[in-house]
Amino acid sequence: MSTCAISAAASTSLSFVNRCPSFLACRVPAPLSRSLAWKLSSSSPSHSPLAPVSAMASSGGGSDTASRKKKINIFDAEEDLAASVAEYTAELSAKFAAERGAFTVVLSGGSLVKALRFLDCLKIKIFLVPWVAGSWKFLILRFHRKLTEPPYLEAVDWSKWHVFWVDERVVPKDHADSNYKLTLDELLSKVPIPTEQVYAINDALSAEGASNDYEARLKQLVKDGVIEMSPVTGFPKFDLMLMGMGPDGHVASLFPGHPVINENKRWVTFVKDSPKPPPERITFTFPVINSSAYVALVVTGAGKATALHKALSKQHDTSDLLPVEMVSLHDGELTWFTDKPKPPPERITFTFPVINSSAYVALVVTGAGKATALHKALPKQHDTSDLLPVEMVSLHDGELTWFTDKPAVSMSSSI
Ligand SMILES: O=C1O[C@H](COP(=O)(O)O)[C@@H](O)[C@H](O)[C@H]1O
Repeated sequence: MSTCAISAAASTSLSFVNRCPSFLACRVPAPLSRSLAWKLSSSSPSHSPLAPVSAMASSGGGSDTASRKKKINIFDAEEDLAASVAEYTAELSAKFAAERGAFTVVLSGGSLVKALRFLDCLKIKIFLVPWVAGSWKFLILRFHRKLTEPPYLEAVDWSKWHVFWVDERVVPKDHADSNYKLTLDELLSKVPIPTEQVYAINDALSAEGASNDYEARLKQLVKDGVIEMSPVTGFPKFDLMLMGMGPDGHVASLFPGHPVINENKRWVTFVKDSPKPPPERITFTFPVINSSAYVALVVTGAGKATALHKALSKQHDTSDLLPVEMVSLHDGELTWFTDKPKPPPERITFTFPVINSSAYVALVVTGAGKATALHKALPKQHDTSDLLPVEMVSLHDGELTWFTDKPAVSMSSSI
């Protein structure tokens, strides 16, 4: 991949990738480049995700023996990012298929799946010179080949893939919210992965039942030798996890402030009060995520800039980690694929003494995404050691009125 600037932090390999390479410089993963040499006029592999452009070093935290590696690839163009993610996936597929005859891939839902559809960063420039409105124009056409299309469709050994979900919404498999359905529509229906190697949740069960069932199936696959175990952590070690991140910094269905982020015994757990709908989900736990051999965090879009900036900044306030900051592999390699992280906008704000001196305050709160905070804020008893900012709205001699759709009636309280 063409790299316009490279800098290495102490623990991190950082690449800025600002454009798709030209056809002749197109980056093809080594195993694929061999099989595709006759199809592509260049067989030149450029830097491989397994042999990064700059040295990787251990980062701090966790066990002393951990050799944590982190790489950050920053792209200008989303389609170049997508092509790179898919290429990285294809290369790891070839590596694990050759090394252990199986490739265990864990997917998240959301924007990640769309990124996966691209593989080959093949760009062809075509210059057209029609006479339009009195001036000569030219047009550049770009083609990005998809993971689901030739030549990669044939080059990837799909028969070795075993597909799992890092989280799943507890809805029927044909429901629009199902991560399985999204992946089926976008990817699985287009590639020849044996159906018995695609491990969807049992959608006939409750959230708790589905998480127990999924964990039991993982344990069986460990016994069968399909999934490896980490000798370091005692949790399963998946070959690759491809994960997205929500705007609030959540990964899988591990949401900020939710108690399941601290689960350290279970492999798979469940939530019934996800702040992002639908509320019932199952999710891999952090010990499983952090035991992976490779994890890719694929994060794009302005809505995620604040969480991305916090996650990528060198200073981490360990008392206030976002779930995405808790992705910290024991002996695996974490690679970020992101667009340019923008610093969070500066803001000015009234302080609580000013807010709480008001004569009247209306708090207008609607939408399922706010249900968890709302449930915490509305009861009469408050745990004063752990107040949300909204619970600190407490007028000295004014009147606070809530207008909310959950619970269904609006509530009014006078102080
Ligand atoms: O609800 C979920 O959200 C996250 C992030 O999704 P995105 O569309 O913002 O990328 C996703 O990773 C997770 O699998 C999904 O269940």
